[in-house]
Amino acid sequence: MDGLKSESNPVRVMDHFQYAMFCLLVLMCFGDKLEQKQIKEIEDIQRRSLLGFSRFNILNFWPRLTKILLRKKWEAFFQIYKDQKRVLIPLIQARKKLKEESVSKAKENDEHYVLSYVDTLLDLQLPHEKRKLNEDEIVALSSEFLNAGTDTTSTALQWIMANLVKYPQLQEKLFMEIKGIMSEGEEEVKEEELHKLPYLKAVILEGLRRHPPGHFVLPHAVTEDVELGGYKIPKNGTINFMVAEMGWDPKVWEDPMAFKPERFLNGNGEVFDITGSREIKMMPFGVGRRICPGLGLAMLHLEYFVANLVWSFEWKSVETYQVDLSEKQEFTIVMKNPLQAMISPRIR
Ligand code: HEM
Repeated sequence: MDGLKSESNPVRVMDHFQYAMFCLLVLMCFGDKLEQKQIKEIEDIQRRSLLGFSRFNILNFWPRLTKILLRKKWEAFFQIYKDQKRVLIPLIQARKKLKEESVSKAKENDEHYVLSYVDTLLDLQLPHEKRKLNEDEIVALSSEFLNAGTDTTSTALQWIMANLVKYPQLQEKLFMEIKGIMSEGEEEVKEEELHKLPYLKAVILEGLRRHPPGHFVLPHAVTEDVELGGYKIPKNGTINFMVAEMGWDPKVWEDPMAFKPERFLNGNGEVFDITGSREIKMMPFGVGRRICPGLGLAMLHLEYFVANLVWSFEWKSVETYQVDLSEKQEFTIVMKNPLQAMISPRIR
């Protein structure tokens, strides 16, 4: 958090959020605290693959034809894939070696071995094909893990912190809630304490309702001909869902464009069901069979980061910059004018 101290200058926080989230996911993925240079190298190749998401989409159609007509595009695509393997395979192999050594050592010494995502992929046995994942598949899944979890969570974090800067009374209310559960001199809000903070949870949910990082889910296809709202949708037709509009529907949400975390505090202690298994009022993570598999992790990261950022620092708006909630489409829906804030350590 050191990089965030602003003393007297405003800080543009998004790059810090993104980097922190990326380092955390790299650690979870490969189980190793890597050097900054190595993290930057992975970040660079991951960014290139993410930017290729829409650029190379056309290669999904008529590959035989595009291999001739779009030869350069195919070359650029394979180059990124090659670079990705060059960077990620040594990390996967290093983990494989360490895992074998540590597991035998742990057995001897009865030590506790902490699993990384790659460890679980190395262990995985495909039940139907009766085989393990190959190296290319582990590269693809690790890459998906890093890409799917970084921009989404850091974008959500930026929107939430922007609202806490714009509305200092909400920040104060959250700070007081955290203060109520912290002991004298305690510096970190621990993961185990987060469940005692209902207002924190409400702030996160309101952030995801008002500013869902994705305004659509991934494309889905219908499995049979259906009729919906008077429209015929043929089998295999691609469909999507208006995620943002659902969360802003005035028939469901009172004063939907206002940022009011209180709407999630219903007084009966019941936790809002974000998976939509009972009813769907909003779906920032999608719902059903294809719901985001990182939902639990994302909620934990958001709660942990927001709690600690507010507990450790006071966030104030900058005189020359008004928090502007206009949106811009990138990989996710980001702030058009990224958040800047005066950030000072809270003196305890
Ligand atoms: C605030 C943070 C996040 C949001 C808002 C979010 C949202 C979503 C959404 C809307 C989908 C598409 C669901 C659908 O198609 O129905 C999705 C898919 C996915 N998410 Fe997340 N996500 C977040 C964080 C994460 C994290 C932390 C990870 C893992 C590290 C992750 C991994 C994935 C993966 C692998 C998929 C693809 C699942 C599939 O193809 O069926 N996400 N996410």
